[in-house]
Order: sequence, then structure tokens, then C-alpha cells
Amino acid sequence: MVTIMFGKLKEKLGKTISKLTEKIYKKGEAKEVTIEQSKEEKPQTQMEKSEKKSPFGFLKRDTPTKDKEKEKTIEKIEETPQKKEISFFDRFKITKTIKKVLKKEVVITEDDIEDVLEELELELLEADVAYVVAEKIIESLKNQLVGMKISPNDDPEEITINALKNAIKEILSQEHIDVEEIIKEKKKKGEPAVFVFVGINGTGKTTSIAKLAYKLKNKGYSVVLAAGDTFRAGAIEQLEEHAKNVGVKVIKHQKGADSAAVIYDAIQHAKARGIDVVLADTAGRQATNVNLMDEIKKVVRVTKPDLVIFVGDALAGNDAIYQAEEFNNAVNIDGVILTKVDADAKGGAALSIAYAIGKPILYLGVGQRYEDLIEFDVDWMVNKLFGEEEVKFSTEREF
Ligand SMILES: Nc1nc2c(ncn2[C@@H]2O[C@H](COP(=O)(O)OP(=O)(O)OP(=O)(O)O)[C@@H](O)[C@H]2O)c(=O)[nH]1
Repeated sequence: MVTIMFGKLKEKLGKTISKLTEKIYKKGEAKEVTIEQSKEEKPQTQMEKSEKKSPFGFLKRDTPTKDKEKEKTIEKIEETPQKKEISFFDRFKITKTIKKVLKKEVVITEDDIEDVLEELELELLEADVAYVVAEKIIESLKNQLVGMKISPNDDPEEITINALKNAIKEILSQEHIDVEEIIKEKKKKGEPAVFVFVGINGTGKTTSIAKLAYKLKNKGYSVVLAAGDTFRAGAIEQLEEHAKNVGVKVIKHQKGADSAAVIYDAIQHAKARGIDVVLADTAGRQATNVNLMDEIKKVVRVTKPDLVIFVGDALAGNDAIYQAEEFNNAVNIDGVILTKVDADAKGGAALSIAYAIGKPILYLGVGQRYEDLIEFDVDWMVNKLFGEEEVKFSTEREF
């Protein structure tokens, strides 16, 4: 079954836009008007185009009406509005579009939208959006929409989509961390950049390290891995397997050794050989395990990494956010890698984790191949939530 990434969230946002738009139309006593357009007339405006291709499918589509003396057809929407030679017969092809237009100006009040926003809040929580994030989105929508004047020339759908996009961008926008910039700055000082990966068991730390090693190596950086997970049986061998596949070296000690010592040795190795980056694995641990959390604090104290990266599992929903908060309180996380986003039909964790801990998402794990690690970008996520295309990720497995 192919998961539609953020599918649940996308569906709920679409329903909200439809309801808010209808509220505005109703209050403005909107009437339906028919717009006739022949091929020769001006090319469609972007809004008219998006109205026909609305991602949420609830908007009026072209409704061709049969007309004896003239053949009518839906005007084919050009992906890119190139000037095309129009044939003689094409000139008579008329497009009729029915669109709603407000009869009078509308000033939105809190009463107008209260019920829709209450429903949205519940639906966001159902999509694993953290409570504090759902609250923030509702508050942002109220601040943007209550008191807004909408004239008959405005497009209510465009206004509601933009309001929701702004609310989500506010949530997603955290201070950006440029990983490559950190590597370059450390290189200038003749030192390796050190990134330590933390998180609970099974979230995808080891595979995310391998994916980042693959990405950085392909960008021309030299990378060494530190087998800091000296606790779980097979963890060292798993990392060695990835290292062999990706073509990088691993620094390891025996199982049960001190994690900080392994990572410290890897840093010395990198310094001695002028290697650019050390990616350090650590044992998966429950945030509630005090001894293991003390160990990770020692790792950070001893190795002084440039980035402590929390690896969270998008499928864990709110648990991923709780774990991120706990790790952030213990060792001050710098950034997040959210894994298994390709398998996450809800999308709540991706929307919530950065806001909940006030740290940026650095990368998203989107599959089980070494290339399935993408740099997180707010506009990319907003386009996935509001865009039309369904993102298809590979289900191929390399590990
Ligand atoms: N679909 C999908 N699976 C992933 C992704 N990232 C990791 N996985 C899978 O998640 C499982 C756990 O990955 P690991 O890297 O072993 O997890 P870990 O955090 O190192 O686990 P511990 O070593 O026990 O702490 C593996 O089967 C991975 O293939 C991803 O982005 N998408």
C-alpha cells in the first residue's frame, strides 16, 4: 500500500479551507456567475488556473454546457502558458466556467469561524499534531482572519489557503543550520566537524548516519564513523556493514566499551588524517533511563560535538516529540532528523517536532536506500501539504 506522505494532514487542511471558504461565500450572499472565454481571450490568471486545478478538488470545475451551433469543450489548461497558434475552428471553442462571486463585502468575525477552527483543532490532534502546535495554528488563523474585510473582487479560497499556509510556515520556521557551513568552518581550523546522533531504540540513528555519510561523501567530504553504540548486540557490526557499503572507515572498540572513549578516538583519528567529518552513533536509549541519559551527557561533555542531532521516528507521532523534549532537556539538541516520513500517513510529527523543542529539522528520512535523506526545507513541506502532486518515494531497500 503506497502511503501518501502527510496524507491525513493534507486532507484535513483541505476540508478546513473548503469550510472557511463556504462560510465567507454564505455571509457574502455569493452568487454563481458564468464566465465565457474563447481561445482568443487573455490567458487564464494563475488563480483561475488553480481554481480549475484546485488541489482540494472541492472547487467548481469547468462545466461545459452543450450548445447546438457551437461545440463547447473544457479549455485544456496549459502547464506553461505558451502562445499557441489557434486554428480557425478553435476560435469558436468557448469555455464556460461557473464561479462564485461575493455580492457584498464581508468582515469576518470570530463567530463566523469559531466552529470550523474548533473542528480543525480536533482533526490536527487526530493527525498526531502536538497540542501546543494545534493551538498555535488556531491562534494564528484567528489573528489573520478575524476582522479581515473581503471584497467581491477578492477570492475567499485564495485568502483562506494563504492564511493556513502562513500559520504553518510560522510553526515550521526555526533558525536554519547549514551543516556544510559548519564542516567548512571547522576545516579552516584544521579540525573535523563532529556530529553525535542520539535518540531512542529503533528510530533510525544508524541508518541515518549511513545516509548522511553517503550524502557528504558524494559532496566531496571525507567522513569517518564512530561506533559509539557499544551497548546493543550487533550495533557495531551493523555500522561496519553500512560503512563498507558507503565506502567510509569506522573507528570501534569492543562491545561494552565506553561510548565517549570510542568517539574521542574517532575524533583523534580524524584530526591526525585531516578527515572532514566524524559521525558518531550512540546506543538507543529511553529518555526515562537516567543512567543511559547520564552516559549521553558524558559523551557530549567529553567529545564537545558541533551538533547533537536527535533522530526521531515520524511514525511515533507525539511520542517522538516527547522524546525530543526529554533529550533536549538532557543534552541540548541542535537539530533533528525525522525518519520514516515516507511511511508516515499522518504528518503530525513533521509539523510539530521543530516547534515543540524550538530546534530545526535538518533532514527527513524518506526510505531505505542510502540516498533517501533529504534536506528539510519549510517551503518544500508547505508545498507537500498544499500542493497537488502526490509524492511517491521508492520502496526499494538497500539495508
Ligand atoms: N521506511 C523507512 N525506514 C527507515 C528509515 N530510516 C530507518 N528506517 C528503518 O528503521 C529500522 C531501524 O533503523 P536503525 O538505523 O537500525 O535504528 P537505530 O535507531 O539505529 O536502532 P538502535 O540501533 O536499536 O538504536 C531499520 O529497518 C531501517 O531500515 C526511513 O527513512 N524510512
